[in-house]
Amino acid sequence: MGLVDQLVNQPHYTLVNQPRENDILSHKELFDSIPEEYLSHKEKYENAIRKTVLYYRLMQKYQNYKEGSTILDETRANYRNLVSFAVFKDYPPLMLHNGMFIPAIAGQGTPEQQKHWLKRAKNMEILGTYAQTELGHGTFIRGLETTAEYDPSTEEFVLHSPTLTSYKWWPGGLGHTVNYCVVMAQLYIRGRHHGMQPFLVQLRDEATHMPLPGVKLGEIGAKLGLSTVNNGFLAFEHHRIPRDRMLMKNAQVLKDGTFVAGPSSKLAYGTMIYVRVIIVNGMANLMAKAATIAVRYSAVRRQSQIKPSEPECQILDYVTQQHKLLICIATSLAFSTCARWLWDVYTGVMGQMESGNMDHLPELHALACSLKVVSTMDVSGLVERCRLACGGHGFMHSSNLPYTYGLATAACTYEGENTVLLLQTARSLVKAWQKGSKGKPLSPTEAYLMDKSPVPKWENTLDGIIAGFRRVSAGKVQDCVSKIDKLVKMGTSYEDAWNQTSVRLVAASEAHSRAVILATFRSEVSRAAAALSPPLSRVLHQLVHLYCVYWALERLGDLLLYTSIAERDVQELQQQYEDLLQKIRPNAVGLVDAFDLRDEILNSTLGAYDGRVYERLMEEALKSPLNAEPVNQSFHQYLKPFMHGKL
Ligand SMILES: CCCCCCCC(=O)SCCNC(=O)CCNC(=O)[C@H](O)C(C)(C)COP(=O)(O)OP(=O)(O)OC[C@H]1O[C@@H](n2cnc3c(N)ncnc32)[C@H](O)[C@@H]1OP(=O)(O)O
Ligand SMILES: Cc1cc2nc3c(=O)[nH]c(=O)nc-3n(C[C@H](O)[C@H](O)[C@H](O)COP(=O)(O)OP(=O)(O)OC[C@H]3O[C@@H](n4cnc5c(N)ncnc54)[C@H](O)[C@@H]3O)c2cc1C
Repeated sequence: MGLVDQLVNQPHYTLVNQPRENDILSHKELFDSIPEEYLSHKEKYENAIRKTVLYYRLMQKYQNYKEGSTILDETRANYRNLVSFAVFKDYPPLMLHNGMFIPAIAGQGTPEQQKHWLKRAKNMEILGTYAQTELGHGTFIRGLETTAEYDPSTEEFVLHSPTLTSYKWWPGGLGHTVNYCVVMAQLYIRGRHHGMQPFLVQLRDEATHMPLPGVKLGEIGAKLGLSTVNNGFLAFEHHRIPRDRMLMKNAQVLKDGTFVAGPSSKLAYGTMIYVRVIIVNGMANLMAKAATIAVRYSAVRRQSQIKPSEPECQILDYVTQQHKLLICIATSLAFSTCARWLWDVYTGVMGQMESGNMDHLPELHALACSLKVVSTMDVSGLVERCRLACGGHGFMHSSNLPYTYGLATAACTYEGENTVLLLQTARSLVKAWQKGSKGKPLSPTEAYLMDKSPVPKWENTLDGIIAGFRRVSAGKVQDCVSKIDKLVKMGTSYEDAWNQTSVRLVAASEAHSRAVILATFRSEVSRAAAALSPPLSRVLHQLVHLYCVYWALERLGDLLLYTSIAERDVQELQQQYEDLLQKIRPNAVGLVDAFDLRDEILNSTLGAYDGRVYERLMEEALKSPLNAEPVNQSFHQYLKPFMHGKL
């Protein structure tokens, strides 16, 4: 089920731009009379809080929506995600409350802890975030310095930030918004280290919101984007919490200080897998938003002539513009399709783990890492491309493309920096190669690595392209293994050999991700298309075809190295691609309309359904406070004296 289906199935979601009376987006007080660009840093935050309260109150009313009430019902999460675009150009200060705080309790808490804390969190009686990253460490979790020392005499944990670099740094909402958080800290009992564990910690007095004694809080300052997320810092000064505040679904600490290990120390990292899975769908939404804005604008904007004798044409008629933008439509569908598929893999593995079967966790971790990386990398690049494709007006905040870029590019870093996560997937691929070489069975998504059949004749078909990407990935993984083996035989340590091969490992990991995405996009659309009308099925297949040919042309070097593709094939692929652009062009606007994003959600002068771009640009310009008066006071204060030689 793709993004379009999900949206159309929304109980309160209407078809394109026919706002119904009395639905959440009809509440105009949710929106800003003064564009937030003209507010101060502090006003922006205060305004975001105002809107947050309204937004959640209305979400509860319209969808009897208990925050995180059905965490696994990502359709609702999808609706929340989209509607929040309408209210907040940047993410809201409570993004982490439902994005990580609630999932962390659900994934790491015992049934009793879930019963108590999830109820309070879902009802917004308490507000939380997820505090793992520190000033000195983000990637290397085992290097995090915040400690939790168990005191059996009082049955308490003593949380402490021993150094400046141990201050928690970045968690969303931590600065001034939340009063609780899940803190990841190194557990010590009688001097013995028991790894990273999750602790549910109250930070602020529930009545006064004052930081509790031994808790230092603040916000980390202005950022490239997400200006209303209130990312903050947190330090503990020997802060005591009761034993039952360690989330003990996986590992436990008994009253006497006995440590009971969980089935895997990595289960404490489970929230990160969940968020990486969610991020893929979030990227599909951001891509749909940017593509809708840029394609609609490209249908309205007329500039220059294709033939001197003809009037100025729609810029969407330039094939270069189609090359820039049609892949964006296909990319959004590819990632919403893969997100749905990955979500099913995730919920399947979670179900198996509930019954103690951990076998598929490594594959899920590798998949979540690779799809999070490729979706954030591609979408941030393509959102920037949408901005550039809109010329100067794309550079306006009122286009909503700069904000959308900020939201996308942030995801390349948070929830695991992209290079680091690709190396995680590479770790899984190298292990799979070594396992497969010993004749052991591989996981479904990695089994193709052991295809030892001769390289077949290249075919310019979807099957041929997908098979080609698998050959590239398997070839790259094999090259990495050979290089590492060669270095180790020459006396290099495995770790140094790994590091010296890491550029290739990252490339192999990306190639694997592309192979998985192409195959999944194609198979999921084929499955769904069977139930669709022939015209819609044809258009969706054109988008899958465009997506596969686009990436084959983007990765020609790899295909030339690892497959039998020849010059003639490449020429033909290029022609196929240009033919597809021509076929899809007439449906371009209809396709972005089918994303079904109402004007309030697009929040864009360029992307509104009515196409009144110039009027909207002017309306927004006149909202600038500078336009309230014809002569600004600085003329009299500075310019005039300066120009008359008096300054
Ligand atoms: C809506 C929400 C918006 C989100 C806002 C942003 C929120 C955040 O950013 S929260 C903070 C996110 N931070 C991160 O993601 C940190 C990224 N770093 C990591 O995940 C780890 O440090 C990592 C994986 C890079 C390395 O960790 P490390 O302990 O050194 O593991 P490593 O030695 O590489 O691997 C050990 C084993 O653990 C496994 N493993 C590592 N992470 C995981 C995981 N999450 N789940 C399962 N297994 C894992 C590895 O696959 C490996 O298995 P094996 O030994 O069988 O190969
Ligand atoms: C907008 C935003 C919101 C965030 N929200 C939260 C939150 O709510 N809660 C939370 O806990 N954290 C949050 N984070 C923190 C985020 O998870 C970290 O920034 C991220 O994990 C990267 O860690 P770092 O910033 O310390 O970079 P580092 O780990 O210092 O990495 C810096 C660079 O070093 C290189 N590098 C590091 N390690 C390796 C390696 N092993 N191999 C190769 N290269 C490497 C990479 O190029 C990397 O970009 C947020 C970050 C951002 C930007």
